[in-house]
Amino acid sequence: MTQTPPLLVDIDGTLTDESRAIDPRVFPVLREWPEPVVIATGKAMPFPIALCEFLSIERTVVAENGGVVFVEATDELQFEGDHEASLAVAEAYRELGHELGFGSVDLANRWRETEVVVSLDQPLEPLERLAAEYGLVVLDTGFAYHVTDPSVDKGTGLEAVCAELGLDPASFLAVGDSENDAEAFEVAGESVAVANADATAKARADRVTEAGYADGFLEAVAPYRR
Ligand SMILES: O=C(O)COP(=O)(O)O
Ligand SMILES: [Mg+2]
Repeated sequence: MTQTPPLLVDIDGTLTDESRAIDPRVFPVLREWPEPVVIATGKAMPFPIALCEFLSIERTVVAENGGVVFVEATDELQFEGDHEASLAVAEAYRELGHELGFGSVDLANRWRETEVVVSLDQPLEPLERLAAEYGLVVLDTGFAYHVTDPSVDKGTGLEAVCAELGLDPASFLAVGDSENDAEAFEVAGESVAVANADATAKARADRVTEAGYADGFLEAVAPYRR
């Protein structure tokens, strides 16, 4: 049995199926993981916090692709990135006649504090152009376009968590599925892309699982499960 590493895990595409439903088989894995678990996601903070809460695990969260970091153990909440710039991009995008694409209530952006997301059915080219004007980039997670600050990512988020908890990022196993996981893959000592991962994530991971989605996650952690 190899020593179990601390774990950084993505949500969409990694703990879920393709419809974004979490596979319940991951619940005992996360609850019983004997080392720290960091939920690192592009989603806004309430989503990973709720996941931790309902799992009854410590709330150690990287949200908004690194824009928001929360470490319950040290009561630390950090914000990075350029929310003003992302809101300006959203406004200019709307002025061109486009929509963010999540309806008027917009649960995807409602609790977002450092970036903006746009639905994948909206045009990418004008969004990328506007983002570049404001010094931002557009990440395609396979679930949404994220207008985000390129100096902040899940890798910087993991480093921030580790600084709080006195852990070494290189001791982590990171599992994910898309380009927003690539920097965390570099920072973590061991990185695994699930089979459904995009080309960027696959290229930057140490290995790629045979199985996709939550089956891929279960495969990635299997060597460490008793
Ligand atoms: O919200 C997204 O677009 C992707 O979320 P994830 O980082 O948990 O996969
Ligand atoms: Mg993902």
